[in-house]
Amino acid sequence: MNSGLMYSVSSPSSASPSSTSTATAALTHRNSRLPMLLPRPISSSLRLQCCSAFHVDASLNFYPSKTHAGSKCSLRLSGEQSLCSQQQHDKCAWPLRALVTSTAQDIPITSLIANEKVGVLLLNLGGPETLDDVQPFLFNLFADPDIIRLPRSFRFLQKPLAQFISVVRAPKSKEGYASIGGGSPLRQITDAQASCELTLPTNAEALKKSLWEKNVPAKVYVGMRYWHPFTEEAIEQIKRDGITKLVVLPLYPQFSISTSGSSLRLLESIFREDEYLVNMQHTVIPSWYQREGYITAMANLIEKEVLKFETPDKVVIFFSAHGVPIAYVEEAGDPYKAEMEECVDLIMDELEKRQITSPYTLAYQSRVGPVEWLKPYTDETIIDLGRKGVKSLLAVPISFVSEHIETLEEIDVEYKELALESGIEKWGRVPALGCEPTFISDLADAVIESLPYVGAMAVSNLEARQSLVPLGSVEELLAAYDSKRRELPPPVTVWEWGWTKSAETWNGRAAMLAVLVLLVLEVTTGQGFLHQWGILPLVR
Ligand SMILES: C=CC1=C(C)c2cc3[nH]c(cc4nc(cc5[nH]c(cc1n2)c(C)c5CCC(=O)O)C(CCC(=O)O)=C4C)c(C)c3C=C
Ligand SMILES: [Fe+2]
Repeated sequence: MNSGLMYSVSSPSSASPSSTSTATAALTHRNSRLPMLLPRPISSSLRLQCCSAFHVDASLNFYPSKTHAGSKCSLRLSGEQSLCSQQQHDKCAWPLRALVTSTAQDIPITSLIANEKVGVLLLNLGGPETLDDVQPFLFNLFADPDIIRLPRSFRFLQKPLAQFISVVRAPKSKEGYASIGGGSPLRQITDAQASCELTLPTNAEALKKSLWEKNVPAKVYVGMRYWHPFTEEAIEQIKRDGITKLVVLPLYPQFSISTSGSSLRLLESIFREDEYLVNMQHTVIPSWYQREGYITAMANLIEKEVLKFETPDKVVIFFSAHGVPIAYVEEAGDPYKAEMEECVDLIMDELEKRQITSPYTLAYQSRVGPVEWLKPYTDETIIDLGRKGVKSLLAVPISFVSEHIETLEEIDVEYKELALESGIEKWGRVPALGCEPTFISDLADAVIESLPYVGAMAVSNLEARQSLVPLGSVEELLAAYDSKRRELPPPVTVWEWGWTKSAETWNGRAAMLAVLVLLVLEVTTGQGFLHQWGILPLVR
């Protein structure tokens, strides 16, 4: 952990073994002797992650090469080796990452891909391209059981609930998308990151180009989870193109059940059903926030922006990550928070090497709905920093590599306004990585390094065919995080009047209660809006 200044703001309700809680905003300074308030991500959830990741690593054939964590931790384990000594945990925070168990590394890449058709499948969230797309996009998102985690016995409510929430949320979302030009830029940016063939900015170093430059003539595909081009469409194209070796690369640096996990779960179900895909050699890179190239690229962008301020030492570097409901981390064991904290540490370590000693903090944005999300919240932290006399703030979006509604609207408009109202005078924002050349080149390296470890599902063994990756299982990976899928946690006992986040939370709860009552009425009376829309009865 770097020894710099850090601002930590969170409330006692987020207290947990893995939380960063302190009662109110607290300030420490890089190179000062005051205690650091954000611990290294050695937490109970991380320990769970370590154990499960190790187990899964052995089967998933992920690879640690050329990663920061890989260089810090030179452990190489195989098979059933004992994996979770406390010492190892304390020395290094293990991401979900590769494990090299074979000598495949030594085979030159050119001979590995001779006579092969190599494909790379970039997985991303997707976004509505027009305002008319917003509600159906939201429906797809909320219909995902990895986004709204209903207890198993209530799964039958997933789609009606998704319909209801998407209709209720659409006006607010539409306002946001309208303010950024009428749709999400995500497809265009991801296409640019993927391939030179589409709407690529002429000067962008895109992944496909970078791979070809590195003598790996691969085709790059984009598969979105909730909007076009859907993952299913990308898979169809992959089959049409006769790809024989596929690298699956979620475009989320840190793993979360709600993002990469959801996309991989879907992909696994598609693979399982398809004879061609079952036989196709493939591998998955589940998260890559610790890679040197990514960390360097992030540090480059931050350094450039921080040096634009008159007194860079006084600028608070404000990492803002998309949140997840706290239950994901504390109950389902999502490694997202631990990976995020480690990622921030690695970036700050890199900046410290460059004599950037600005204070920094990490908070979580974009909460939706009636449950408690990861804390500290971005909006509350901004207000608190203003109250503490911070005058310059540099926002760094950290959980996503493209500009999207939450950078262009939430950060650039809402949080900037909030910061200025809170007494912060100078505001800056680090752009998303997009097609930044160091980053794209590092992604290409990640793909190339993964090539020796591709394999096929075991076609002859029906049980082994249950898994996306050879000898292993994404289901298994997710199940390890998901062993205690429970009902959403009880409501927090906070009440505020007016249109506040808390009010939004309570409104959400009231809406959920209302929808449950309506559903019970529908089911018992056989009449109501779901019947009118043809959503019920589920079985005709
Ligand atoms: C790492 C990134 C993301 C995580 C984690 C994540 C979790 C998550 N998101 C929602 C709900 C919504 N997300 C929405 C948009 C959206 N989410 C991400 C990334 C993560 N989500 C991105 C990049 C985007 C924007 C895409 C774009 O169109 O530009 C939306 C829609 C927008 C809105 O109405 O606010 C919702 C809703 C949940 C519930 C969740 C975890 C459970
Ligand atoms: Fe989201």
